[in-house]
Amino acid sequence: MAVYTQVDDEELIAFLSTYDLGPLLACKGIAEGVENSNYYLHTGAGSFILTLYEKRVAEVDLPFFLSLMEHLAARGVTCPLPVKNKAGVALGRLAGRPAAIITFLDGYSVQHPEAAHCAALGSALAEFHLAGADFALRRANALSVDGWRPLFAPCASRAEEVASGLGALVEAELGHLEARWPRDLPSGVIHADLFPDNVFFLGDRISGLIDFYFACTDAYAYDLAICLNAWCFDAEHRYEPEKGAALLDAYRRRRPLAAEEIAAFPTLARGAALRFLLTRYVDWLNVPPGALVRPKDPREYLAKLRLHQSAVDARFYGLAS
Ligand SMILES: Nc1ncnc2c1ncn2[C@@H]1O[C@H](COP(=O)(O)OP(=O)(O)OP(=O)(O)O)[C@@H](O)[C@H]1O
Ligand SMILES: N[C@@H](CCO)C(=O)O
Repeated sequence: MAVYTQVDDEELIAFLSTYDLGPLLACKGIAEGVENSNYYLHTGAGSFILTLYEKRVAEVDLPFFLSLMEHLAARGVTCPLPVKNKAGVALGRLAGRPAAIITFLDGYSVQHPEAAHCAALGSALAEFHLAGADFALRRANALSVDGWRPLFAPCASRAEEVASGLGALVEAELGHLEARWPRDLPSGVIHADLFPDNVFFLGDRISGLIDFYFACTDAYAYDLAICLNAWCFDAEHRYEPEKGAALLDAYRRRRPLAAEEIAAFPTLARGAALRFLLTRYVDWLNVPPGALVRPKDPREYLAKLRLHQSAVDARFYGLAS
């Protein structure tokens, strides 16, 4: 359960009184997520999500995330909208943290995506990229190749606690990726964390996307690689080519991939695996005392990284220019 910061009733009622949302009727900590503290809020005006932004979200980036939601919603991407308070401001402070209220989206996330879900995701991801193409703000990806070594270094000595040989493997992979990381691919705003828990479905249709707090300006094909890792493996972390093909084909129908994006795809898939291996590894070793959170298993992403290391070129993913 991701609640790092507890909010007491009096503070919450005072915070809510700065909004036109009527009285507080219910507030519950949310059992999913690992990054921020999230509460389900029910007020006289309906259902909302209250988010208190935690460790990985820099306060200076919040206007980027909140404006992005407004930009996307205005272009037909269903996503939460930040709620403005009586002073017309969406960002506040609660319990010592930056905090915002966003609108509640109907839908549920699928735990075991099928190929049809992957295809729906591929279309939605391409639409997200196209809708964000004229978003004026920029935010560098702090968790791209230049951020991985500094992330790993402070806890590198504990790698054997998580998996035998992990330290050496990460070191070698960092060297490999730093030497080959593509820097000039078609870029724009990407979601960068579009895992199944951040995509809502109603029936077999996507009803909305959430959790834009890793969104940044980076290569579109890198976002696609993140999704391939998160959606196209089975519960034993084995790659499922038919799901990969469903995702990639649906994406390419909406936004064709350039030859250089295809050529770079195996490297991007390795980088996408290493990125989540590293953040999960760091979180696994550093659960804050008192936090209600279930850290995610870094070894899942070790298995995915190994798979991509075995890919000779993009044909492994069924990609050809
Ligand atoms: N706008 C929304 N409408 C409905 N439910 C939401 C909304 N935003 C968040 N939730 C619920 O809260 C949960 C956690 O939200 P979110 O994914 O933003 O948290 P997080 O800590 O950033 O998670 P993650 O680990 O995916 O980064 C979601 O899985 C979902 O159940
Ligand atoms: N989606 C991430 C957690 C939130 O950033 C993961 O599964 O590691």
